[in-house]
Amino acid sequence: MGVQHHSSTTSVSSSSSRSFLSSFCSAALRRKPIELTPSSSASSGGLERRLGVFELIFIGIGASVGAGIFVVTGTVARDAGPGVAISFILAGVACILNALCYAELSTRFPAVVGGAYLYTYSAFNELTAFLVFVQLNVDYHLGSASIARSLAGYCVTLLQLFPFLQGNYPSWIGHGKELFGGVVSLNLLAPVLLAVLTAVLCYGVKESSAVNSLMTAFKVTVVLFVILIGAFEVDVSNWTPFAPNGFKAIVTGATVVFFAYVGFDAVANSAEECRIPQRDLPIGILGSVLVCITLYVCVCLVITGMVPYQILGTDAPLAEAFTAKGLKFASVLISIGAVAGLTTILLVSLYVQSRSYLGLGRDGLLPSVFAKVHPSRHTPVNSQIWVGIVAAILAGIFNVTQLSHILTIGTLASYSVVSACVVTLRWKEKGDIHASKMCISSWCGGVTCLVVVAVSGFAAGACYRFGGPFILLLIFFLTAVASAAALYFRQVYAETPGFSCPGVPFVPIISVFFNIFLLAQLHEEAWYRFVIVSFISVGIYAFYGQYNETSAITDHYHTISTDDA
Ligand SMILES: NC(=[NH2+])NCCC[C@H](N)C(=O)O
Repeated sequence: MGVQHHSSTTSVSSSSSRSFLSSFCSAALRRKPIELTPSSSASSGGLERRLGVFELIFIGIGASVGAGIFVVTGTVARDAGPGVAISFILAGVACILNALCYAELSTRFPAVVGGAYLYTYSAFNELTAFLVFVQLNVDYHLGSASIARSLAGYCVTLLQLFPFLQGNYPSWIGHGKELFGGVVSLNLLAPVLLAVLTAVLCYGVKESSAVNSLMTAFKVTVVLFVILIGAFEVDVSNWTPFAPNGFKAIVTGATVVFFAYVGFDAVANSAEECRIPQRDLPIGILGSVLVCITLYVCVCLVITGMVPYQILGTDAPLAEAFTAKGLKFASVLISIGAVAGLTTILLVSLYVQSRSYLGLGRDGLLPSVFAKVHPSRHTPVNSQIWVGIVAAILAGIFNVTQLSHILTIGTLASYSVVSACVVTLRWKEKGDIHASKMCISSWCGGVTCLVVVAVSGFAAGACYRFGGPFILLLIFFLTAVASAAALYFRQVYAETPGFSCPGVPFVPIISVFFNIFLLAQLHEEAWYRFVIVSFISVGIYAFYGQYNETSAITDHYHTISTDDA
């Protein structure tokens, strides 16, 4: 793809800009071949396969159970009433659709790290994959920093419960100190916590997973405790009226509590560290979502049954409900559970990020330093330290907790793309079997259908947000279903090896629809951030990624090693 040389300067510049554009386009549209058999192993410079099905379920739960259930429940319950349980069921169903798509893709790509980025690279193209990576990781970078700050705040508050620790240090080390008129907000404890977790993650995946499992077990115990002890305090009269503000408040609640389920996708990033990926990854993904749905719905019923929903607090609703019942000890326990919750979410977030950096480093879309795996610890040390440093700088200097409204957009966008991947990867198989001409027309028709689904999802979301008529919502939904039907009659859908998402193309398409519906509910600043980050990433790709993608690294996926577990 070299630049052609001409005698006149104008023609040089016009032809080089044309060749820049054509090289950009052909690079952006490259795809990665699918590799089905687990080929990477510790001895071939890959990660170590040490995780079993329980560790995977714990990673999923570890990444999910946190602020969503410990805090957001209260905010939503004040509006939706006891019907908040229905909100959690609705959001849980939407999440299951996503999880089914993730589960199928995780068994299709059991060999290496990459998750959403890898699926997109194979199903769509290089540029889309790069965009998915950046959007998702902006969420993760800001999210980790923000969780680290909340955690630091909680720790300081908890430490002050011990009399001998009071006053021995300034509380701003965990709560933040505003400087330069609030531009800077200094926090010392957050970077320290990040450094400790980064060290654990660099030390080894088995050790990190043990820490995660232990703390996840603790937070799940706290949640079970809330359910069991709380169940004795339930007064069923508190459940009436069940939906004081009608179904609309319940649906709005569902768009908010979807956040509580975000995290199951972390399991997909363990593909290269899992002993029997094709079997265990789908179990890990679906299992963790099902556990979360059960826990969340029970917590909602118990909490709204314990006290009238109007008096539930918005900061620490679970703890406050127990305090209101005179069970003060329970509220301390719940606060410790929340700390454990935040810690595991942080641990898994840092873990997931390092694995996706590793994937891009290997592919050359990012500098190869990110691809280094420690020879004896078998962890991606450089990527791990990098994500730790980025989070520590953000958490140490800025009050990132104020940015929560611009997060989740990257996660929801990547969930949408991943669901769409299931559709394209299935129809590609028919294209591969038949003539390539058929494949191209089929591809264009299919992409058109997906675009129609995305647009109708957004239109429905906007209509809901701005109070449009229900009939319009229904029309948009039916348009999406009609697109799915068009795809269904146009393509043949082959079953996949391992876990197959049922009801293709309907399930993935409805999943795309709901995700984009949710995207339309996000704060407008989240949209600005989405557009700006997309432009910057296209720029980075145009000047770095497209030239450095290395096919040699792609060969890594084809290395057949004999010593796999
Ligand atoms: N990738 C993310 N955006 N992670 C955030 C996870 C939030 C988690 N579900 C909670 O309720 O606190």
